[in-house]
Amino acid sequence: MRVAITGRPGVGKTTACLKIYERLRGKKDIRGFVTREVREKGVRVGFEIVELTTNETYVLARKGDGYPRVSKYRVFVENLEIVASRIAGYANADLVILDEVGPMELKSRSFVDAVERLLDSHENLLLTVHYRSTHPLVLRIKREFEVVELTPENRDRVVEEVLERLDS
Ligand SMILES: Nc1ncnc2c1ncn2[C@@H]1O[C@H](COP(=O)(O)OP(=O)(O)OP(=O)(O)O)[C@@H](O)[C@H]1O
Repeated sequence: MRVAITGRPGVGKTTACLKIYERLRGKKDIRGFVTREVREKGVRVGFEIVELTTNETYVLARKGDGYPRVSKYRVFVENLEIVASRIAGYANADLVILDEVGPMELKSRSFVDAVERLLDSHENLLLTVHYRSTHPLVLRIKREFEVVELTPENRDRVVEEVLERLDS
């Protein structure tokens, strides 16, 4: 199964990945990570990456100065190097969930290389990809994967369909 979930910001991609993970953990060996917002006093100040099985958390981006940048955020490529080395260790998992392959993550060559190697070697992958990205890796994923656009109307059904596909 190779599914790429896309959809507008905030539609529920991360939530869908977490629901799938929660339903399968303990039954299958699921590896991967999700990306979530960091808020302070209700205001978004950045993003962090959380590894599913370990809960290890890495700062992906923070508002403020520095390079590389994506809009008003500084991206911590050094943390993406660590995430890339984690991805390299997912080879034997039953399912790998990567949320997300997006513009911030794609600033890291190591991250891109790690995802490419995963695509070359692993059959059961659930990825989320940025809506409008034209990065070659995202274009490859959109070409090779079944792409599902998540909406408020289909987001609960998509979770069930992915779970059914993994059982069969
Ligand atoms: N199925 C759902 N039912 C109810 N609320 C939901 C559902 N899915 C997501 N939400 C809510 O919508 C908000 C955004 O969800 P989420 O972070 O999963 O979206 P996202 O598509 O991953 O966002 P981003 O584009 O920032 O990655 C959250 O507050 C979440 O609780």
